[in-house]
Amino acid sequence: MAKPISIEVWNPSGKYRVVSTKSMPGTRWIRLLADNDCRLEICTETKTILSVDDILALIGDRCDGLTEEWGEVLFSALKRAGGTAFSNMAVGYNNVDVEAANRNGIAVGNTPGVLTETTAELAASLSLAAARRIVEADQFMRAGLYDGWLPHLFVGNLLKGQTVGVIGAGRIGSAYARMMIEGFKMNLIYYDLYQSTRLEKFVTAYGQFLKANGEQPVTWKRAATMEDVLREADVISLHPVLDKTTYHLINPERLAIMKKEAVLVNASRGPVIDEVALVEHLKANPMFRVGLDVFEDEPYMKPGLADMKNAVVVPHIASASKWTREGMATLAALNVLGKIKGYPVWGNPNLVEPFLKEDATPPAACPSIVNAKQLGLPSSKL
Ligand SMILES: NC(=O)c1ccc[n+]([C@@H]2O[C@H](COP(=O)([O-])OP(=O)(O)OC[C@H]3O[C@@H](n4cnc5c(N)ncnc54)[C@H](O)[C@@H]3O)[C@@H](O)[C@H]2O)c1
Ligand SMILES: O=C(O)[C@H](O)CO
Repeated sequence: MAKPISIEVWNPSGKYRVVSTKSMPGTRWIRLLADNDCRLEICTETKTILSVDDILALIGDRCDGLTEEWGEVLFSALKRAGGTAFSNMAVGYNNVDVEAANRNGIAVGNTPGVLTETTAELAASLSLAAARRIVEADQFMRAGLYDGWLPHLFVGNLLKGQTVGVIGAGRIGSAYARMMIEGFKMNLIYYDLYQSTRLEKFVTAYGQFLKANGEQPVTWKRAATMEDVLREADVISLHPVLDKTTYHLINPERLAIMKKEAVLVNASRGPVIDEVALVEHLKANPMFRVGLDVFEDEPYMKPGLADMKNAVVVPHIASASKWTREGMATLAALNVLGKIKGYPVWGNPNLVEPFLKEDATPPAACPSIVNAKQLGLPSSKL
């Protein structure tokens, strides 16, 4: 067992012991827990990733709820310590073995909705940065290499009138699509297991508006296969969940059918792309560009990626706006608090605004519990 690790304690006499494995942004989440009879222990270790032993030490022999890769060992330790609640500070929960949580009767919270626009904005930023070669040009400028305007200097791709391809048109994929369509008047082709009627209606309406103003209307198409998107689109952004169906969804065969000058963006999960194959593709196709927020072996990049000028890479910052991160912390804390208090689960995890109003008391509900059905938790009528 690892030695006890450093913690900061809030409301030491609180009845329920809640542990946060990381310090989270803002103070509202701390207040909400402390004002509701929770003794909150926040891990203040400076290392980014805690080991299983570290987390076991944090759980100790009594813990009511916890906010981090979670599987059988940790969920059974949390259960032995009397805990019933866990929350990810993330919408994606591929790091959590939900079946292990079910076996141990632990509710698993996540933080949807609050990060949709922020994440889509970063995907849009990566699309622009890659299409217009912004990072390469910035490095060139700083290196003192600019000695005057040239017709061929950092020529990239125009987005207007081109086709944006979205794979996974859920909350974030749809928000990204709307930004690219409305912002750059791109046409849409998307692939998802489900039809995105709202997105289709938006593009139709925006197309009619453009037409009425004498402009070329934008269009949409729901692709029958992912390959159709990869063949047709000029910019492709990946927004599916990571599961068995999306692991290495972008592989050598699929890279080969994409346009030679396409832009590929990934702000979903690293393993959705076969990163070794991507590095080979970038080497062979210098006009093909990528914007990556996530990596297959995060925090590491596959060999060669860091040397590729046609890759823009950022360290998993897609949801990193102050408002969003504070909101994620609040939702994570309220998931745990709600379960401890026996509150029902909020009816619509896509509509979480009522939990985010700074000066208002949040609804008496858990904002989003992914295994609510499996655990038979009641649903809120609010
Ligand atoms: N980089 C970041 O910081 C960051 C931030 C937020 C979310 N994410 C990732 O983005 C993902 C999407 O988040 P969301 O809130 O939009 O989720 P969501 O559930 O609203 O959307 C995911 C979409 O993917 C679709 N999908 C599932 N399997 C598919 C497949 N095989 N092919 C095509 N589409 C498929 C689903 O039908 C759904 O519409 C999260 O799971 C998370 O992993 C990353
Ligand atoms: O899934 C998520 O929410 C992210 O990866 C963290 O923003």
